[in-house]
Amino acid sequence: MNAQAACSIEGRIGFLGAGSIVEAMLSGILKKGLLSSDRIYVTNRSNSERLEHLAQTYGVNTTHDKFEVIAASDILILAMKPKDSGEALKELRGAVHEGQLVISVIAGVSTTLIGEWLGVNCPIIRTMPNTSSAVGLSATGIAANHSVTEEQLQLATRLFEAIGTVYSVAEEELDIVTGLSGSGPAYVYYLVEAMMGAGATAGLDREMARQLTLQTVLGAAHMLMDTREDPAILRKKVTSPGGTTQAGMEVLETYRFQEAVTSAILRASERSREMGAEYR
Ligand SMILES: NC(=O)C1=CN([C@@H]2O[C@H](COP(=O)(O)OP(=O)(O)OC[C@H]3O[C@@H](n4cnc5c(N)ncnc54)[C@H](O)[C@@H]3O)[C@@H](O)[C@H]2O)C=CC1
Ligand SMILES: O=C(O)[C@@H]1CCC=N1
Repeated sequence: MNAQAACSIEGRIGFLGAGSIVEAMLSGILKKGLLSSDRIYVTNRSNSERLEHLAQTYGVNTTHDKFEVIAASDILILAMKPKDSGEALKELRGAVHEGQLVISVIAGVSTTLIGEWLGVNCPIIRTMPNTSSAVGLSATGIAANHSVTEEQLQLATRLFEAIGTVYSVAEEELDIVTGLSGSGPAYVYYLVEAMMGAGATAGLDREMARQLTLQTVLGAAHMLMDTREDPAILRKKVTSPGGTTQAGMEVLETYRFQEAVTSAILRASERSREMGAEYR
């Protein structure tokens, strides 16, 4: 048996939703050879062009018939927006059976609510990946309801390991995961936008400013991962007394940078909880 076959998974997977997260997952799962594209089914609300694109690019089965996807699948991945999820899942009432494994990537919506909407007492796993899935570098939080077996949890973990690193958390913690690492890439991009803009404003060529910024962010992430040093220690090593970094840090402190980032993550986590309550 070759390595690829050894790590392949049994059964068929159906995706309800065909947006950016689903494309990132398809790309990762197929690259890893976890299962062949003919065992993957994808549907969305109404965008035929999008389904055509996924069929052409990944060779997956696509249809506008959600019930066909459900009937064909052993594992169902729920990937519509939180605001669409109640209506979408209530429509499917009675179609999902207890032997199927449901995996949600929907922000804020609990496994209890998903079970209530689907009207079935089936195993449900709630996850929170991020868009770095597209390059195999997602940080994904995962939590299971009481019906999920150890084997099913391992299966879901392997699916998400195809698109990054998986962290098992309590379901209540997934709202925090959402505010931190689900939304997190956007905060990093925002910082990068500012750094690139500043380099260009100060007189560098835009492309040069971009490359210097990206290499700096990549290098800092590698330093944190490889040395495992406390970020505050690494920061101190950059900061010579009376030097340039200290001057820059003093400005960030004037703008209460750490407080801003903390408040943003807490607010995003709170929004995840709010969405769960709002769409109930
Ligand atoms: N974009 C991100 O960074 C992340 C998104 N998520 C979650 O993933 C989910 C999808 O997000 P995106 O892919 O960004 O959204 P998107 O807007 O790109 O895709 C949503 C998909 O759901 C489909 N849809 C809507 N109603 C439907 C229905 N009744 N039946 C079947 N499909 C239906 C739409 O046609 C579309 O294909 C959301 O719940 C979001 O919270 C999770 C982690 C990260
Ligand atoms: O902004 C959102 O609601 C989704 C969840 C995490 C990232 N994007």
